Amino acid sequence: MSKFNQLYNPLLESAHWQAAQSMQLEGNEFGHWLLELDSLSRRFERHCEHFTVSLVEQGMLEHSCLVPNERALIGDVDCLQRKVVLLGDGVPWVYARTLIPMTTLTGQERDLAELGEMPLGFRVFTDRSARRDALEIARIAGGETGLWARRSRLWLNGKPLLVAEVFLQDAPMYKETQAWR
Ligand SMILES: C=C(O[C@@H]1C=C(C(=O)O)C=C[C@H]1O)C(=O)O
Repeated sequence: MSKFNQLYNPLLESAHWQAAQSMQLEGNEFGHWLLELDSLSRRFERHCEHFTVSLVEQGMLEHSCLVPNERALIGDVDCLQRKVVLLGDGVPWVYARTLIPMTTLTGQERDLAELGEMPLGFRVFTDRSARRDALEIARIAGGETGLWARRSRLWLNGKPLLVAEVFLQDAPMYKETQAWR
């Protein structure tokens, strides 16, 4: 799975993020995936028999490594960086990179550092305080015609996390339409 990291992490880091509201995605065939405010993992579960997460890498990221727009969203803080691939029946569907500020990894949220291969969405969206905002979209290179990516901030007990996801070419969102072929 590290090949996904090598391929997509640089593309996510240099992505040109645009506010989702400015993109007229409602009613678009991809919009209902990109604008999902609830758990993507729960949604993927309904599209396969076995939904799994492969942990690619996890480690500390110093605040000096954050780019300005990341700092604006989660603060100028050291973070735990978690990179995973989400798979439906063994097929890679999403590459995701999550920044969890150390200031979020406190109290009840300390367990976020110990998720391993448990989907982050299962943990976050079972909490009644969970919400998602600052949804942004980008098109990045990949597949035959480019791939969709999105970034959003999750809040858990008033504490933020930043999740960036690339929808890989075999993700169900592209199967429902032939629009990009
Ligand atoms: C945020 C969610 O969790 C998903 C699971 C992730 C993980 O386990 O690291 C990362 C990003 C998401 O695609 C979600 O389900 O919406």
